[in-house]
Amino acid sequence: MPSPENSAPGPVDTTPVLTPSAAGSGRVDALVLLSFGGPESPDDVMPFLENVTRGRGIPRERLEEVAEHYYHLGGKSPLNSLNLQIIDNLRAELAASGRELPVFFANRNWAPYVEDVTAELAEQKIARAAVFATSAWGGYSGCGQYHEDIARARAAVGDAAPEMIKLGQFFSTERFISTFAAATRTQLDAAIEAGERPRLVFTAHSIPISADKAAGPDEESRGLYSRQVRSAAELVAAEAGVDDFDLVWQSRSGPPQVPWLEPDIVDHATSLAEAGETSLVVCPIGFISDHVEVVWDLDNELAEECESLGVTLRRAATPGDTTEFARMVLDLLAEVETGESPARLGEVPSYGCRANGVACGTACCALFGRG
Ligand SMILES: CC1=C(CCC(=O)O)c2cc3nc(cc4[nH]c(cc5[nH]c(cc1n2)c(C)c5CCC(=O)O)c(CCC(=O)O)c4C)C(CCC(=O)O)=C3C
Ligand SMILES: [Fe+2]
Repeated sequence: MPSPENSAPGPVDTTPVLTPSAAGSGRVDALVLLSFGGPESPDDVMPFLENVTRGRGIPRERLEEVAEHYYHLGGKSPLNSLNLQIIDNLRAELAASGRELPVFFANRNWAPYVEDVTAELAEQKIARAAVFATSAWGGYSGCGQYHEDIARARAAVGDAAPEMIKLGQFFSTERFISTFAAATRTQLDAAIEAGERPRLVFTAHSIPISADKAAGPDEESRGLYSRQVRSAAELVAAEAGVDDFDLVWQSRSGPPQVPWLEPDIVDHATSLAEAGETSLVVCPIGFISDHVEVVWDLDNELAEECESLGVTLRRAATPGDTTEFARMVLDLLAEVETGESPARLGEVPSYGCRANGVACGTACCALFGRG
């Protein structure tokens, strides 16, 4: 069987592993959820995609193809409402703990733009804001680019800009892992109840191999993104009670001659079917909520392919809209405010907790993003 990665999980180490320069740096006056942004209507789709891909060398055909995915979903990305749901949950958890902390919504590629929200923070005389970026991972797309967003927004606002501290990467927090593990177990149980023998497959967003090689703040930490994804998959599998699984990638873009992380999930499903598998449980470990990569690339494209292959597909729920997820965000906030870190599992470190958009390492974000 073609099996890109079948390692059994090693012993779980619960020592907190973080090197945040901003940990324990005191109370903040606001929390900002900073995300990717998505179109709200069909007219937004092309301007949004132009924002996303400015200067990135994404072929026109790929853009048109991605635009079609958004049009199929009514021209509206599910992402903004999903993020607003996370914010609602955060407000509820803050209220329950008696903490009065305003929560703001900001995006890189669509309104409310992070530049405008930062101006709003300044207007409201907020001196220190914590920024929760909605990606669990290190590397340029998941982390470094959010640092760039913060730096750009603060520069646009000038001297009145608040101090802005990005919360740490969270792929290995106990709450993140256990929420995904429970969702995965639910699908495995459904398959077993239906008399199937499910194969567990983890999937995350592909990135260029050159970007993965550049990810990590120093020489020893390179390949950070794929190592973090692999570690999270191992941890979720272990907690779900599975010791044999695959890790694959999805949603690649860029020119075809540029190598990205492989295999692709659709190709992998085909190979599994050829090898006699008839039941797949897919855990979308790379994504916190049901945005386009999940509802289109998995629930639609992959589902169609599986149907034609005669393979039963079950997809685990993403954790974003759960109370546990909101609690995890508040754990990350506590890490900044008091220095007390949430439990983190496995052995691959989290970085990314820094003030004012200063990247953790010089090379981590540079190679892919800037040249
Ligand atoms: C690692 C990773 C995550 C996961 C971590 C995280 O969550 O951040 C992620 C999330 C997302 N990616 C998203 C959308 C897009 N990503 C694109 C392009 C790209 N993604 C990349 C990587 C990632 N992307 C890369 C290396 C590119 C190539 C060009 C570039 O470096 O920019 C493009 C351009 C068209 C295309 O080429 O596909 C779009 C429209 C949305 C919103 C979906 C919605 O609307 O629901 C979300 C949450
Ligand atoms: Fe993306």
